[in-house]
Amino acid sequence: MSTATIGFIGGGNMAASIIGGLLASGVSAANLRAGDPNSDSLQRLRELGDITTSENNGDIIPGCDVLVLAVKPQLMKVVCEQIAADVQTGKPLIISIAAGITAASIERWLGSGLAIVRCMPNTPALIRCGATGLFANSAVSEAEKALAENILSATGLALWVDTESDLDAVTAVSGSGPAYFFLMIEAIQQAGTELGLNADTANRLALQTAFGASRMALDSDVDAAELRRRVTSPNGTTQRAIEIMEEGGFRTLMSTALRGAADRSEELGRELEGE
Ligand SMILES: NC(=O)C1=CN([C@@H]2O[C@H](COP(=O)(O)OP(=O)(O)OC[C@H]3O[C@@H](n4cnc5c(N)ncnc54)[C@H](O)[C@@H]3O)[C@@H](O)[C@H]2O)C=CC1
Ligand SMILES: O=C(O)[C@@H]1CCC=N1
Repeated sequence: MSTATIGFIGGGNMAASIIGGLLASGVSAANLRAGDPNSDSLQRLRELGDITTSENNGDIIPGCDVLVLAVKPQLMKVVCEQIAADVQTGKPLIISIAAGITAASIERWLGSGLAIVRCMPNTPALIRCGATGLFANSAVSEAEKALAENILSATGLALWVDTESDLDAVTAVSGSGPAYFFLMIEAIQQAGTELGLNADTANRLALQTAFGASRMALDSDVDAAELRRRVTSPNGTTQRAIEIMEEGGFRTLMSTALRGAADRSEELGRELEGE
């Protein structure tokens, strides 16, 4: 368990998910801090645990071993430039969770010589079921890599990727991924009610089925395709449904959608680097 002092710049949805996961893993609230001008965001974080918060980023940076940059990509430049002097004084390990923003841009805005880990987590971090891809710039030491991995793995799976551009694919697969599964749950719930189930029954069946399928696939020795085949009786109900999904272009749609997400991640980096 990490005993590093970890500060968050930006205390919105994703920071709350990581902080919630860290607290649930046993990290002490005394080691967690957050800066955010929005008092509602900070209040929400304090409801997770008795962490130190400030509406002024500069208050929380001194003494931090790690600084997690958790503001929207469009705000990264201005926020980095605001905190650059404090960061250069303390030289904490920088962990950025911003979609698309490259380590080179962050280094340009914060000043050179900083150890920067870029990562792409996801919101199930809150319940320690997150999935994170990580990439380190060349200034990150082995000890700092271990520290970053230790922090993110407290919130779930944490995997290093080979190249920085792999983070665009990670964003498409797992960063945005929870939304795809939530959409699928919504669609199944709606279809269940159209078939005559009451909304509560449709909701509970859809949620438990999503949970059961995921848990079973995680625990299984065989892949998802084989598990699907085991549900699919010849000429039965599942076969009919799967054929309709395949004929409707389900796989192409997913492939195109994830390509769109990855392209948008790359585009965000390019759009915002020159600002
Ligand atoms: N929401 C998600 O599922 C994921 C988000 N991300 C990344 O996490 C970052 C944050 O996203 P969310 O948490 O969803 O956004 P959010 O809008 O929920 O949170 C951003 C927070 O930044 C605060 N903020 C605004 N100006 C600030 C400033 N000058 N200093 C400090 N804080 C400031 C806002 O008040 C807000 O609380 C983004 O860069 C996004 O790409 C990464 C993975 C997943
Ligand atoms: O939608 C977004 O841009 C962020 C990054 C991954 C999930 N949410």
